[in-house]
Amino acid sequence: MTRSIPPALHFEGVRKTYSGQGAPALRDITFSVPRGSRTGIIGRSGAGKSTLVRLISGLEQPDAGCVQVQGQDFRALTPAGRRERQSRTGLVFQHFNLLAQRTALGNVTLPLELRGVGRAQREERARELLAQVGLEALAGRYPAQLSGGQKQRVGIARALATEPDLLLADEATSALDPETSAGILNLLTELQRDRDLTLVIVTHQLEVVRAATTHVAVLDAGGLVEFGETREVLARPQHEVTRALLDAHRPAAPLASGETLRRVNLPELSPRVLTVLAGLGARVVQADAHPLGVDAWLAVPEGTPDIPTHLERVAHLAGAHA
Ligand SMILES: Nc1ncnc2c1ncn2[C@@H]1O[C@H](COP(=O)(O)OP(=O)(O)OP(=O)(O)O)[C@@H](O)[C@H]1O
Repeated sequence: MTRSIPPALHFEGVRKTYSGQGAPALRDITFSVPRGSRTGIIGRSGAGKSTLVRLISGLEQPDAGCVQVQGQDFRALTPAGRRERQSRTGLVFQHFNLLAQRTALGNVTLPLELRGVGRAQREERARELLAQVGLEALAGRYPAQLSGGQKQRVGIARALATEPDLLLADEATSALDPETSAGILNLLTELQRDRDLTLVIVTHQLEVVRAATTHVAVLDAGGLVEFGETREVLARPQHEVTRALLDAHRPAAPLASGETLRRVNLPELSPRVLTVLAGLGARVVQADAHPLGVDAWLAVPEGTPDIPTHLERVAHLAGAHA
């Protein structure tokens, strides 16, 4: 008999209303976050993103429906089981939440100290983690002596200390400048791949979703309005809220008749890619490079096929004829 592996997160008919509030913060939320994915949760202010995070981390329970994390419902766990589950969910925060009176090393050893790991062992482990986030030389510095990006790297190392299977980054790059933010997203992506984690990135920034996620859930006014593969959702948004989030970044470019603007994420803008685009009659209107590729706005003639799929096909054919 085969047992299917549960998704990393499963929400089934979830509703949550805070006491004293008329409208629910979340209502009728049903979706699953695939194991090993990098899933973005996006929505405007007040959409319910933080409430979703509180449910995933077990800080709140739903009023109706259920939330399963790695197949487990918090309500069915013993207190010890709950603590174990919580320690396997690594949290990365917007404002880093580092202890000012502890060094970088001391901040990373803290979760291990709380678990009763001996001093030598926890320091060895913390040094390894700091090396993985590129901070081995700064282990003795205090948070006040670190830049925002370095503080967030310490926050990430700390989140990894208890060997989580789920990493929850809540607006982890919102307080950082674009370049530092790209470095942190790159690091999170690498860690997710290397450690086979499930990464959940909560953000109000569409560019974060585009740069770093495989899947995206769009929340609005407490409801889930769209969920799917990032590439698909951004290429063909089904809901007006998603379209509005996309349009907020739309360049004001003059278009020829019969042309439309299309946003695509490309691995690169190499001469080969530009030749393929020219063959389709597509023009690059705006392009922003980031560590994981290039976000481009293209002016394309009506009826142009899905461009990333077309590029893959052309590359495949070129390979077949090489
Ligand atoms: N502790 C609370 N008590 C009462 N109402 C709350 C509480 N936390 C959130 N809310 C309400 O629940 C709704 C969803 O809030 P939530 O913080 O989850 O949204 P969000 O998408 O994270 O917003 P933001 O991007 O501004 O952080 C809002 O209407 C908010 O006012």
